[in-house]
Amino acid sequence: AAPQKPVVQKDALYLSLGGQAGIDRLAEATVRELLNDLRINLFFANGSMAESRRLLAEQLCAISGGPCTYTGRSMEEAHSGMYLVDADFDAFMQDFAAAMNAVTVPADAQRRLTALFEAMRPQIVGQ
Ligand code: HEM
Repeated sequence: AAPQKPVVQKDALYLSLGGQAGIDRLAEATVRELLNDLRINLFFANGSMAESRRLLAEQLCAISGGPCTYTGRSMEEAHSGMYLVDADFDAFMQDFAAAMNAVTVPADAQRRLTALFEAMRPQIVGQ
């Protein structure tokens, strides 16, 4: 019989985030940091943060190798018309780092997640 496809692929990162429960806590902490950040929180004034948190958790699960499919819009589409600049993106990444520290994501997982998000910069800045 063919080997079964594991439910969790490249699972190390997903697991070191604490699986779904850990990812939910990380998404919640990230939203909290963003809303407290006077540099960029006006961007979030009109949206539904509950929905954004859900989509962020889904995306974190998917990119960390967890058993989720991201169902949100593409990063280009989700951020289009915001005309975000690098400084906005940098602020977001600082908030994300603070959130990872707040929920004690291990250092190696922090580096890997930071790299995965950093790779999205060109899809988010300047849209
Ligand atoms: C790697 C960095 C980022 C990631 C992974 C990310 C991820 C996401 C996701 C998954 C969504 C929901 C997509 C959807 O609605 O279908 C979203 C929406 C949004 N993002 Fe980002 N984002 C990033 C950077 C930023 C930055 C730098 C800003 C502004 C400073 C920003 C502001 C927003 C806003 C305002 C929304 C819409 C919220 C709403 O209407 O509910 N994002 N983002």
